[in-house]
Amino acid sequence: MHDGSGLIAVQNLTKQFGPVTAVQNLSFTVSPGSVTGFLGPNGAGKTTTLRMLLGLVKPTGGTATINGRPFHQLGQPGRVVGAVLEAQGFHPARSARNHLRVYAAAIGVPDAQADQVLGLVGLGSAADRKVGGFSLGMKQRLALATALLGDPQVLVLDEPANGLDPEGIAWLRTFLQSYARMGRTVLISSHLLAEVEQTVDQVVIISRGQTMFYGPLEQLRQSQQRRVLVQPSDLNALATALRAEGVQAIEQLPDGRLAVSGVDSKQVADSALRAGVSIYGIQEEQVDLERLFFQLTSGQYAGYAPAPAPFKQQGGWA
Ligand SMILES: Nc1ncnc2c1ncn2[C@@H]1O[C@H](COP(=O)(O)OP(=O)(O)OP(=O)(O)O)[C@@H](O)[C@H]1O
Repeated sequence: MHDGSGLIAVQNLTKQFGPVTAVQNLSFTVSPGSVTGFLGPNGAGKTTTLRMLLGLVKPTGGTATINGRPFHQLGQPGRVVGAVLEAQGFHPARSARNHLRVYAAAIGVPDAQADQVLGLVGLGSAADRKVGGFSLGMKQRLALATALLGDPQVLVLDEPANGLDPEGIAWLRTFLQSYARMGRTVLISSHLLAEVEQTVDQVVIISRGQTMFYGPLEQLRQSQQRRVLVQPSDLNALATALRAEGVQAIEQLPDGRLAVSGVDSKQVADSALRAGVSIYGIQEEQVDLERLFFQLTSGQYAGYAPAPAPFKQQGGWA
């Protein structure tokens, strides 16, 4: 059933478990055609949010909808949304094919679809093997196959890379990206940005049940102020020259270099030249998304990248 918008909309979603606020006023949307990463550290509220989206937990407040409807109002949910949550119950004595056939019957799709999805996830040759003997990675693939049975428009996966080896992760990345390119909606959760960085186009980053960043990954990268790391012959002279030119965000690194924010390496090199300072090494720092993610989710910062630490005058620095 692909007649809906494929849009996931979470609005002011809140879940209270007794004294614990698992999710607090969370809002974001996930559009079809791209892979969105739902990110946050352990305990941030990701699984609870996904469970509310999938109708498994009742929100204390707010709404979570797919195609504009809460899960329980979707006509044939198995054909609209396929989901893999962390805990998977597989009957160990059942073969992969039979496991899928049971689910196929439950959502009203033909048995042949079981072999179709086994092929899609690379388990075609293991179709008759008992699931009890599957590796964690194989179980992840089987869980994904189960989610794909109804050829759903929306795919929701909780920590799908868990247990996959590097080859499996690369395969999953390609699979999810091509699934999204077919116009489907793909939402995957992870507690590691680095794990999904190459897979996702958009990110929703949450911490303590609240949204910390929501938008294209590229925008997150650009929000990080880049720094120029420079090893001059005379730290004081270069710092003085830069400050005289209005550059204030200068920091001395423990390794003896200067880190200069808000300028490019050419500007720093030109300043050094004018001040008669030699440069022994200069580089523009790569955006460290993992560090940014940590800052966003550690609860200390309430928005984008924090401003760099101000240059501290030391010793005889002017
Ligand atoms: N059924 C429940 N009863 C009580 N507290 C719960 C329940 N489910 C979740 N919580 C609490 O809600 C908070 C959010 O948990 P949740 O599992 O949603 O986080 P998560 O981001 O998925 O974490 P992880 O990455 O570890 O899976 C945690 O403090 C958790 O202990």
